Amino acid sequence: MTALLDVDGLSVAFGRGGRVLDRVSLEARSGEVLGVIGETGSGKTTLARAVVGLSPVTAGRITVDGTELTGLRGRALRDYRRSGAVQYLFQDPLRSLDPDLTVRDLVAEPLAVTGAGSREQRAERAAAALRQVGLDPALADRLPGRLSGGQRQRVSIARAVVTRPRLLLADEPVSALDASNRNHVLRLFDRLRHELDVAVVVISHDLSSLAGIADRIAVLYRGRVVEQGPTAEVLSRPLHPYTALLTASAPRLRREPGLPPERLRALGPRPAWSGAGAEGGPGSGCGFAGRCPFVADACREAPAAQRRAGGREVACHHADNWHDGLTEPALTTH
Ligand SMILES: Nc1ncnc2c1ncn2[C@@H]1O[C@H](COP(=O)(O)OP(=O)(O)OP(=O)(O)O)[C@@H](O)[C@H]1O
Repeated sequence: MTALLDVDGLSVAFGRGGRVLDRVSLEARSGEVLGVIGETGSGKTTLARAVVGLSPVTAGRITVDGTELTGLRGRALRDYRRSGAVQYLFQDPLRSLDPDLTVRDLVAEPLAVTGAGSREQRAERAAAALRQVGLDPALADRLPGRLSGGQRQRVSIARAVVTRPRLLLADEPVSALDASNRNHVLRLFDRLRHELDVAVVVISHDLSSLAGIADRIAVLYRGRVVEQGPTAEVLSRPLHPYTALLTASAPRLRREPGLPPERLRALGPRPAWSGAGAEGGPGSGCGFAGRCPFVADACREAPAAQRRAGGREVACHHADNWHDGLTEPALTTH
């Protein structure tokens, strides 16, 4: 099946700050939730912003539903943005909602921008979107300041789905919510991707949040995708040592018996290798080289290219054999 979102060899650089994303490739299909996991500064938000045309792309292609966004300019780009085919849910739902607009106007606003329908028709579609995210349309006259955190996040989601998008990007959608609201919002994404046949990209630094809803996971480390594949496989049989470290640090996850947590925790944290890029950027070698017990000269010289390995992708020079090293007693002393 063709991917709805196809990111191919994407690089992003901010002025003199250097590269933040380095040849990132990933894809998401209709009706699928792709989880993008990575620690602070790994480039998750930059990636999402690149898809909506807000990051300075220096190389690569972004294609959504057959339209190459990186090739759009001027009016074509403006029209595409206004169509609402791609919606981006900002990290902070309180700050991203205009405090002076009612819930009705907030949710109808993306339709007003495209000039879709009459005011009444837009209000009707806004009410339908509110119901779709599990909110009572009676809340439509409220201002966002009078809503709970969970309700505000749902209003943001209603605002995103009202344009019937093909792709929904959600940046840390649950990190500001308590456990109960977190589960509700994650279940909501799960329902919406079926109901709307939309591709959903959920960005998070928390593997446990993603584990329950993502069909596939892409692991970002210092601006590069180090691993990508079906969630259950990535979590139970990580192909990259960094993914193994992540799974070891998320105690609620299931993992294969051969990867005992105490061994995996021995993989980090360690001081960053001095050859890596400034401020956590991609650098010239593998970004994980400074923390990896399996590091070899090849890792310091150049990062491994993303390569396919049985329905999965990995970028590690030692993907095929680092598991063997876990049985060496020396590793447990790090
Ligand atoms: N507008 C910008 N100008 C310069 N550097 C930027 C800009 N935006 C992001 N960066 C840098 O890009 C890197 C990646 O940032 P990004 O926000 O994408 O990471 P992230 O994985 O989303 O982190 P977090 O989880 O903290 O949001 C950081 O080093 C950041 O300082």
